[in-house]
Amino acid sequence: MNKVYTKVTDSLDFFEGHNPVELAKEYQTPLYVYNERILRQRCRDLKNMVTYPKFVVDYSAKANSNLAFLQVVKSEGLEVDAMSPGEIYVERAAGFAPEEIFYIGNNVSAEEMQYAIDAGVRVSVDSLSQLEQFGQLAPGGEVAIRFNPGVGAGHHEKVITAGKKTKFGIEPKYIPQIRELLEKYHLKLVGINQHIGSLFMTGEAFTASIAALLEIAKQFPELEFIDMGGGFGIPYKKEEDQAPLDLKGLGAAIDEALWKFTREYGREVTFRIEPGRYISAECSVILSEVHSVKHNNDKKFVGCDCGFNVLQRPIMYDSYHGIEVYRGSEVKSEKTEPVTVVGNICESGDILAKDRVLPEIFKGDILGILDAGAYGFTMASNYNNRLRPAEVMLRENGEVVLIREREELEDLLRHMIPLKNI
Ligand SMILES: Cc1ncc(COP(=O)(O)O)c(C=O)c1O
Ligand SMILES: N[C@@H](CCCC[NH3+])C(=O)O
Repeated sequence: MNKVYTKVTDSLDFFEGHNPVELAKEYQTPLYVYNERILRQRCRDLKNMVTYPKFVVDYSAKANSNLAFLQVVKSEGLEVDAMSPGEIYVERAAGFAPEEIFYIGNNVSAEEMQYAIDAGVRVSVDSLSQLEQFGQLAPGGEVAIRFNPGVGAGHHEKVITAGKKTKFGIEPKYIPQIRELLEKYHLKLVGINQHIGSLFMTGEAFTASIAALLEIAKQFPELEFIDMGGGFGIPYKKEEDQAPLDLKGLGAAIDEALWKFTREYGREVTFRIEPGRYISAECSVILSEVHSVKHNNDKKFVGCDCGFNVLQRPIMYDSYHGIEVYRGSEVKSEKTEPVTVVGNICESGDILAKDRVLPEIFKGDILGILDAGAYGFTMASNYNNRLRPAEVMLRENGEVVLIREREELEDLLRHMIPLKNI
């Protein structure tokens, strides 16, 4: 029998009738909990955002590459991008065919590029030297090129991947050199791609970048696909009523551009997008137990077991994640107060929320850290020799299934080789 729990705050109907306090007890904390229904819905939202028929959504697996998660994405008819041989490997294990995988590497070694070529996936290069490397490895082959359209966007300068200050993409002024290399190695340019950065909440930069990319596309009459990139944002500040991205409006604007381009180009190419966050962020909540409540210099600190080894976004980008409080005990309080929620890592920057007004929190409460499905587990680490957490999925059929085991102490020694003579 589910013990009744107090949803001390309630901004999200996420747990599908399951009790987060019971989930935390059964699977222990910290715990990534995924909601399959929301994941499927986000996939469908994007698939249906334009009327243009040859439109493919490549889920960007760097946001979340859990095997079961990818299986759901595959079953929704999406394809995927990949950033490394490791992502290709897991995507193949999740059932994606080679032609459904687009390898968009950056500063890739010859060995890694060979891995992608041997795997039969589409490959994009984003510098002249990488194009030359591809030509040497696969003369006569098919390749795609990532351009820098000159317009970037993102929630933090660290995640803006186009424009003047980035290492990504090739500037269009190098098109003559590109042509020389294509000719030298008898390569066919089958696609061009871009990605302007992660998390935009309005479409201006994205549509401007598409206009720039389409101008580049017109210079290559034999393209099979044009990939417009990802970056679609989600509202992390839901309790402040932050508006979601207007996907319909953005879809309509893109649609118009795609149809216009098709008329001018003279045939339909496949248009792709490669969103990660939009699909994965809102379908996960991290459950974390509060192990300590204390005052330091009149500041109240709530100490939980979700350190930045579990969720790196706050320390890395000062990112905001909503926090809910669930309580299994009888403790009652109507009070709210500003608190600083911290993890258990040995750094003062290990802060999940600074001076956040939350309901009074007690030791033993369970925190729900919202919108954690994108760049959550994929950026988790073993810092301080902490174990990376378990992941469970709330299935649409009501089941709760474990989709990744919590690491064990032995995992920490797995790849270490002790000295023999000491
Ligand atoms: C090349 C590339 N494609 C797609 C993405 C996905 O971005 P987002 O999760 O913001 O949609 C990224 C990450 O910024 C990326 O670097
Ligand atoms: N990791 C970043 C997004 C970067 C996406 C990869 N290019 C974040 O959490 O917001």
